[in-house]
Amino acid sequence: MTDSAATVAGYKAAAAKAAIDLVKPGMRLGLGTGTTAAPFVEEVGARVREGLEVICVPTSEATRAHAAALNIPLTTLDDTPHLDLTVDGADEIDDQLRLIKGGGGALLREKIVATASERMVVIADDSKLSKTLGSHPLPIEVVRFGLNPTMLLIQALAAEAGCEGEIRLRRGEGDRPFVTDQGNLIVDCAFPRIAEPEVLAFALARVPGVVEHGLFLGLCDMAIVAGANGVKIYRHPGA
Ligand SMILES: O=C(CO)[C@H](O)[C@H](O)COP(=O)(O)O
Repeated sequence: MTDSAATVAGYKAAAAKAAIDLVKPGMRLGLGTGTTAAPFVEEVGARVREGLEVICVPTSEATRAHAAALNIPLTTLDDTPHLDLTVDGADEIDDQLRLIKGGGGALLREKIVATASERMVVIADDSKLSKTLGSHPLPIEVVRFGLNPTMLLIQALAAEAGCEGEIRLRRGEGDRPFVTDQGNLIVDCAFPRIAEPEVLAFALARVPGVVEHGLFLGLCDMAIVAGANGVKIYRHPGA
């Protein structure tokens, strides 16, 4: 039986609440994007109201607006290039803490912010756990120029990397394509099984029209995952 939307929202809130304990005074924080990151932003806002001093870099315009409305002090990576901790959601998490991200279309900024952070912690409900990545379509951010040949190259490289599945341009409002904060497009690749994420990531990085992809490999140090049996912590073996 799948959990109701309200139950899943409760799990997301529980994971966000658990993550706030990692936030210490004076930290430089990356704030993630999505429906799990949003309650974490709320938690940070509540602590800031109580006097906690932190400075934050949002991973999207949506998170920037949310954090600004809560009076969370914001900065940019240009002014603050090194962050202590980023807390973000994920679309899928495997047992090596490899991730698929970008369901909300913010993968490029999310990857830049996570890479600038000493630690990246993912918060999620337990439906995001997966043995083999591929339950969620892999978002790939591409430039508009040459979209069709870029998609053909992605399809060919994915097949070489042992993936099977379809790719399609993500639709936004009406029939218009979804446009990222950087003005690019998102191609969703429904690969039911990504046998070797590192091989696919390497292949995708070689496609000229690809700006970034949603495979986050070796970036996540810890996952805080909530479900019917409470909150569980998963740590990367190297963390
Ligand atoms: O990568 C993301 C946005 O680009 C999100 O973190 C991911 O899509 C998970 O979203 P949600 O917490 O709403 O399920």
